[in-house]
Amino acid sequence: MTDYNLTNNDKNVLIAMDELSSTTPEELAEKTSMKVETAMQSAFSLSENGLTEVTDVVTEIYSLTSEGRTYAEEGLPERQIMNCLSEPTYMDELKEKLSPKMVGIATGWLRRKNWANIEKGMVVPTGNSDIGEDEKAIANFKEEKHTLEEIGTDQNTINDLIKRKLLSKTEDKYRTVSITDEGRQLVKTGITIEEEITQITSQLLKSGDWKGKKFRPYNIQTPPKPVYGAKIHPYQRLIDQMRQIFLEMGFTEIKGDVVQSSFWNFDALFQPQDHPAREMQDTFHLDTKSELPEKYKEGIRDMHEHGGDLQSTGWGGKWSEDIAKRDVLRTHTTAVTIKYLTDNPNPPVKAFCIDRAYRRETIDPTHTPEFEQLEGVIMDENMSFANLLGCLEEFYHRMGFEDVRFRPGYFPYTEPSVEPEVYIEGLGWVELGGAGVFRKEVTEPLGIKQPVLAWGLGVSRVAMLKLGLKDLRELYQADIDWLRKSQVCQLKD
Ligand SMILES: N[C@@H](Cc1ccccc1)C(=O)O
Repeated sequence: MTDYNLTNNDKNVLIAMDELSSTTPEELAEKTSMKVETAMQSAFSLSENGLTEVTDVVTEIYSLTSEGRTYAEEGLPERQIMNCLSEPTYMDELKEKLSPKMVGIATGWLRRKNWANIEKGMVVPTGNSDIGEDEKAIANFKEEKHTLEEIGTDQNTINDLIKRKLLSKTEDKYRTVSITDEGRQLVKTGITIEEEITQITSQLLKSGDWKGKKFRPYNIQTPPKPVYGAKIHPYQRLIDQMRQIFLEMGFTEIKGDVVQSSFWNFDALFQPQDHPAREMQDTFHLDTKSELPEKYKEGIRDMHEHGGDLQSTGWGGKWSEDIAKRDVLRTHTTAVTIKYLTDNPNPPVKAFCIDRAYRRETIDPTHTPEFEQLEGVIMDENMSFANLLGCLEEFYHRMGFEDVRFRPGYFPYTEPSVEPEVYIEGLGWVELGGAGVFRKEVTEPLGIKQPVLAWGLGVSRVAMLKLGLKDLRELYQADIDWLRKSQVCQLKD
């Protein structure tokens, strides 16, 4: 007979499996009075000897969405329409009977299913409206959740219902252990559980009782409990990495106020006072106001109204001091760099600011009202557009993005303007922010004489790409499991 070299635990598990035949880890643990991990460890080592089998089962489970539930009771919109459509009927009439929304949804499906046509604002039934697989499927939903077999329909119908957002899919994962014929055979031939010493005590040594006994071998296969060291949040780690790159490239880090006057956030950047970005729906406006800098306010006003002394027309109209005074939560960190340049007009200046900005965004997987930007400026004699592209390309290379390109962009304060993009396998070109050379309309009234290269890059986008996230909100959630398992560093292969 093969010598399996089984431990007592293994033997106990095998004997239990002989009775259970096939079971879950929890049931096995209960039966053997072991911990789930210990029982499973034996189950795995038995399976290596062909005595048991451990299988992971994944089942797809479907449930009705709330919309789906409503239709399961009341019928699909196209069915509800068909029920009050004995003859051609005006769409408006139907909208009165059912809701306009319902009619809107239904008409597309009526045509698709060839139940009715729309002719001159009328819904004309074709005479054919047999109950479809999709209707049967949702009507079959008695309980909350069902597998494909339980619903009793085909995968295509299910997929269509998911696309219609009437069903949602989740996966149910579980593990089973079963005994093999070989395992049963072994139990039949008899398994003896020998007493074995698991721990040497002083008692055993003194009494000499250990003599002739079997010692449990030290098992180096036992999986240890994972130990998670304390570490810096992955997002913070990436921010630090970006900061480090700019420091290494010779930049100075600067900080600025979160609350800025519209003057520094918009006007100083030659953003017209009727620019849509300044509207209530895009910007967080505060009740407070700030004094305008005496030294620059007239210059900025002249620039906005008629282009100052430049060969520029400005934006025309009247520039309002009152609008410029209104405080906002900074909508970009460009407010910080422009102020810094104004206070430090002597070249060379190489500064960056990596910090939070605020915009009224509806929260979704790629937008949050608070987000980080990586802002930077270079001011020096003879700085050119090519230097700007070179600098940004260098930054992205150092972040590990190999392919970088620039698409033309538009910002009121830069000319030329570009939007840097990096290439991501599987995603294509991903846009990462804006950059450009500050216009004379910006630099002139602030007393800045040299060309200024400027950029404002998205930080969270980079983090999503680097951390492989599909939803930006994950960056701000304390998902302890994700944090624990996040890698501190990656080894290159
Ligand atoms: N401020 C711009 C980015 C930008 C900064 C500097 C120059 C050009 C563009 C934004 O938030 O999108």
